Amino acid sequence: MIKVGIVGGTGYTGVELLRLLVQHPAVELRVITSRSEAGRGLDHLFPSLRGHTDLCFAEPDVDALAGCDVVFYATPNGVAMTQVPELLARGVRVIDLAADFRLKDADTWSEWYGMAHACPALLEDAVYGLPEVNRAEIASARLVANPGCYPTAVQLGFLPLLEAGLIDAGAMIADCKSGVSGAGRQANVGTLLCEAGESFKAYGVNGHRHLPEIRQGLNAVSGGSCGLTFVPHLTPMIRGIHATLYAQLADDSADLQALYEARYAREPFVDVMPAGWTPETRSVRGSNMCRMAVCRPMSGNTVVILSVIDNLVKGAAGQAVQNMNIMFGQEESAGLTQVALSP
Ligand SMILES: NC(=O)C1=CN([C@@H]2O[C@H](COP(=O)(O)OP(=O)(O)OC[C@H]3O[C@@H](n4cnc5c(N)ncnc54)[C@H](OP(=O)(O)O)[C@@H]3O)[C@@H](O)[C@H]2O)C=CC1
Ligand SMILES: CC(=O)N[C@@H](CCC(=O)OP(=O)(O)O)C(=O)O
Repeated sequence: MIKVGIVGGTGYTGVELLRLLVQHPAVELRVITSRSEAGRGLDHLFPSLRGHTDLCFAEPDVDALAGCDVVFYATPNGVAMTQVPELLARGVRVIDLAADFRLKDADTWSEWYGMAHACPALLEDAVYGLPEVNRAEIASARLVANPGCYPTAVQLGFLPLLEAGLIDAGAMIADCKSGVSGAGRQANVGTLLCEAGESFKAYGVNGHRHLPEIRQGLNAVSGGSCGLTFVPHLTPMIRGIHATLYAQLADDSADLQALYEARYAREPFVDVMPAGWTPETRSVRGSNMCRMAVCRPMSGNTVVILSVIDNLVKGAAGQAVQNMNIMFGQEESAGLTQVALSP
């Protein structure tokens, strides 16, 4: 059994990890931390876990976490980087759901995250945990930087076009909408029902911290310097990301439907819909699937990709479990076979 620790077990991604891992056939949950709930049973806070675990929340103590094979950090940005070097030195593998190890350049990281990086030397070692791109490196990684939710939906959507060199990589557009759980569970006026309900707005238009992460990933695939306009929006649903992606075709002779189907044919968590279909966020709610469609309106020169994920699953906890499965030689879909909730 894989002995697992979770730092930040009371947040939205933390409880999503718990939901998936209590049903995982090869996992033994060892340590689940919360500073505010230490000593209370997990099922007191989350009755949905009743009957699945007798564990209590514990303080985040590195000695206790060091007894695990793998530790997931489901904490705010800037927390994991203070503990990860010691855990790695003690032979524990780490999957960070936050952004601490996603960017390769420490100065760029500091610029976007507003703090100095505590262990910049580890940025090069960390493997970016997008299995559809980095599966082989993830298998042997000690430290996996789990991608952000928007970056997952956007990169998976653009990937086939960039790999095939079919679009003008200098002028891509990602128009993205997220449910409110993307902002986390901590109190915040902007996510109150009366503030976020019955309304729809863009934010971070002049620059969002996921922009350098997405650009880094797209540049690695295209081998060049990609130009991307990324505009996130907050939409009054709880879970889900809908990314509408636009690019101009540099070569309009390719069969785009066939290209997407071939690229993702062997991917367990990417579903390319038949031509003419459109994905909706509820078709992935609670599941680890990225569902997408490729369109070419009026057979013109603009290609439109629609890519949807559940931000808490393929955008966070599900992808983290997928990475753990790859790292520990498990079936990649172990514990991740849930069908989306409907309605
Ligand atoms: N929500 C989403 O859709 C996504 C989130 N992410 C990233 O995942 C991470 C977690 O997100 P989310 O679950 O939404 O966050 P939440 O705010 O919902 O939860 C944060 C958790 O971290 C714990 N925590 C906070 N500060 C510390 C600290 N200094 N030391 C140890 N534990 C701490 C909290 O518990 P306590 O205070 O009791 O210790 C809580 O359990 C973030 O970095 C986020 O950016 C990534 C992709 C998607
Ligand atoms: C709706 C909402 O607020 N979403 C979050 C993104 C969540 C996420 O993926 O965050 P990390 O990159 O920090 O892991 C945001 O825009 O900041």
